[in-house]
Amino acid sequence: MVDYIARDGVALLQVNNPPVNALSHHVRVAIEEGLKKAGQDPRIKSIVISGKGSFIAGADIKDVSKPTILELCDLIESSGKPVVAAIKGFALGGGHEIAISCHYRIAHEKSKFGFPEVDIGILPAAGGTQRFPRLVGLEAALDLIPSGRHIGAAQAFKLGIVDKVVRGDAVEEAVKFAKSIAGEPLVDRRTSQRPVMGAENAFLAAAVKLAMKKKKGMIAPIVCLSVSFMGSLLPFEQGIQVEAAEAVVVFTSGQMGALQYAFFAQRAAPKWLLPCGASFKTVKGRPIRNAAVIGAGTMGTGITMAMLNAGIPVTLVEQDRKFLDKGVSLLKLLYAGSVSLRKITQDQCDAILSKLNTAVGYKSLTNVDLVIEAVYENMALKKQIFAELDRICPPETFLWTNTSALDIDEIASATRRPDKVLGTHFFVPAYHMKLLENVRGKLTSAETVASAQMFGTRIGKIPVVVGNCHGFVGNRMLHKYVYEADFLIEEGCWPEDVDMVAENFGLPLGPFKVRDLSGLDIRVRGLLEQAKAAGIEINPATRFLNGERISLLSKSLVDKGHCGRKTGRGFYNYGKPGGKIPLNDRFIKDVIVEYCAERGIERRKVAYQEIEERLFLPLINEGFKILEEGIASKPEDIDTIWLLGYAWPRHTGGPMYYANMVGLDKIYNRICHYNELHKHSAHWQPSLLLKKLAASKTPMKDWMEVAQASSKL
Ligand SMILES: CCC/C=C/C(=O)SCCNC(=O)CCNC(=O)[C@H](O)C(C)(C)COP(=O)([O-])OP(=O)([O-])OC[C@H]1O[C@@H](n2cnc3c(N)ncnc32)[C@H](O)[C@@H]1OP(=O)([O-])[O-]
Repeated sequence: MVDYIARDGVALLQVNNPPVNALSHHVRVAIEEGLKKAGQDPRIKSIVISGKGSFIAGADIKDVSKPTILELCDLIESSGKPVVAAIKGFALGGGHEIAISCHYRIAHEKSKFGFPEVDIGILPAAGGTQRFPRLVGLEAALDLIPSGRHIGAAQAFKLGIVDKVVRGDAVEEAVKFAKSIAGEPLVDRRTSQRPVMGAENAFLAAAVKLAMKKKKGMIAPIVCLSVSFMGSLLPFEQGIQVEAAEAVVVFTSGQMGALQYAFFAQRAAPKWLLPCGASFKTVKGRPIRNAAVIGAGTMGTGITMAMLNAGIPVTLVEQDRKFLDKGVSLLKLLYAGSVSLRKITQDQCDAILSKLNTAVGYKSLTNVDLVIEAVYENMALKKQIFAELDRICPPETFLWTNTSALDIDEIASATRRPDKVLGTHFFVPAYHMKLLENVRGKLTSAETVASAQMFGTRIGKIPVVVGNCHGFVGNRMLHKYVYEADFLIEEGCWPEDVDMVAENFGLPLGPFKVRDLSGLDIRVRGLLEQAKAAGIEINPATRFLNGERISLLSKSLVDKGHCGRKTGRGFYNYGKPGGKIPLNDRFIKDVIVEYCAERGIERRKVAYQEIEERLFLPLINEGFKILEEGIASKPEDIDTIWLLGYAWPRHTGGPMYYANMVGLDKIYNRICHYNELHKHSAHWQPSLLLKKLAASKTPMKDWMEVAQASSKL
């Protein structure tokens, strides 16, 4: 676990604990033994700590509750022989704390430093909250500790974290350096003995404000701030006591479990398993050498950028030169923005754009591995495109569709290769959002699924395989939340009441602010299309569609020209078209009151708890139905989709984890309660799986066994 190599008076302790050299209990013990051995050996004059491959990515997350890294850090710092950290790859969390306890740090130019502890609900409680401000000053510490941000070697050097940045082998350089400083005094190299530079109140207020915005609802960042600040006013030993006391607060808050679950869920979600038994372990994907995207609108250009950024040559295709040129201009504008923000250099931008081709019509697509169609949501149009692509593209070309809800099997039926057809549901903006829902149809082959997952990872996404149903996983659950939000308004809430509850729960924006942003007319169009498909003519009095309660409140607003931010008014008043600040509006309230009066709906005061339950319980109930039907193969997939695609508050783990945390019996009983009251909303009919899990008190890790056993009955 830790190799001990003695050479020319230097003891090299090299951590060897793949995949990320996490500080498991065994590693900590081995480092301690190595330090003691080197300390006692008179031939050893100095020590180097490094990691095989990378440095150390932190504590073993499954083992963080035993913080003996603190003792290790003290042992390193108090060593009578100089200790040098040789850093390649990542020095994160406990690894970073080990590094700053060493007397010197030599880092490779590509190494990264950070305290990601806050993102898994804990503190750098191995003395990090006390040593780091003493090393870099309070202002930088109050920025880096609560943000969890990684920084590169160059910035680490500027801040004084690193003593030397090297291009070559950091370990060799560190060994050479360690030899050169043998016997030198270490007093001023012990970080804990330094005073904190710039201990000023002003930094604290600004940092708290920023943390509350960026890490909304999370306890650890705020605790980190107060502990680091308090420690800066105290001697180091007392600061350590404050750190230890406050660490208990975060360890027992419940957020630690949720955030660590989210960390592992995100890594488990790309590991797919199909009902036929094929999985990421048994089937290999085909790499994508080049691709085409059909449609140069917002989605098409975004998907094109995601592929170009990963070095995949793309042909962007439109039927009309005018639309194509518009899409390419948008794409170039976005890259120019990245250059001016210094996210990429002009040379990098040129290299990326050199991989972009354009075409009018599909004729040139005779040599592509993959086509992703990204035209607007219209089944007839998509089928027509797929039929044509099927004729033109080689038989082995994958044909994938970017849709957020449409039936993948029906699209595939337009081709002679349904096994190669799959849905790639990207989220807006597609070049930025991490989530990719890969939707398998009835006939999609395991090789296609494997290729789509491999492709997703290559373009920097977290790809999650889901089954085919209306809205797939994310939007299917979202629809229930959106319905209930509307019903709450009909029954007596104002938009701001509902938004406040959703935002207090941890979502960045409530459902009505989101609707104003995306446009009310889009939802109304969807509703009207649904009605048309069901052969129903909507009139002002309509309250049911296919036996289900619906709300036409959005339609009433759209009919009055309230389409959201773009028209300056939606559920809120924005002052002007394109305005950004939502203001409550008497006129909108009058529209709501009139709408209810016309339909004989009696408005009432709706309690906070009811708003919260009616927003989130239907969505959770739908999640259990999704598991029951095999649309998702594990709860981690659903939670990852909601964390990454819908900004679900991470410190509650995701909707499935949250349900488990609250207690499935409680969740089930409340759903039954609302089901009694709202018989005309199928989303309140409790999931059978939820009922079984609640009754059996099955732990979350075993839910799928119950789901699979039930599906076999
Ligand atoms: C009082 C205590 C004070 C100190 C606290 C701490 O240090 S808290 C810790 C502070 N540190 C952090 O929070 C750092 C967390 N880690 C990271 O941010 C990233 O892993 C990375 C940037 C190091 C590498 O990214 P990458 O994309 O190259 O790789 P990847 O992310 O896919 O991971 C590969 C595999 O390693 C696994 N695994 C990873 N880390 C840990 C861990 N600490 N533990 C256990 N396991 C870990 C991961 O699950 C995956 O397993 P799988 O699925 O293959 O079975």
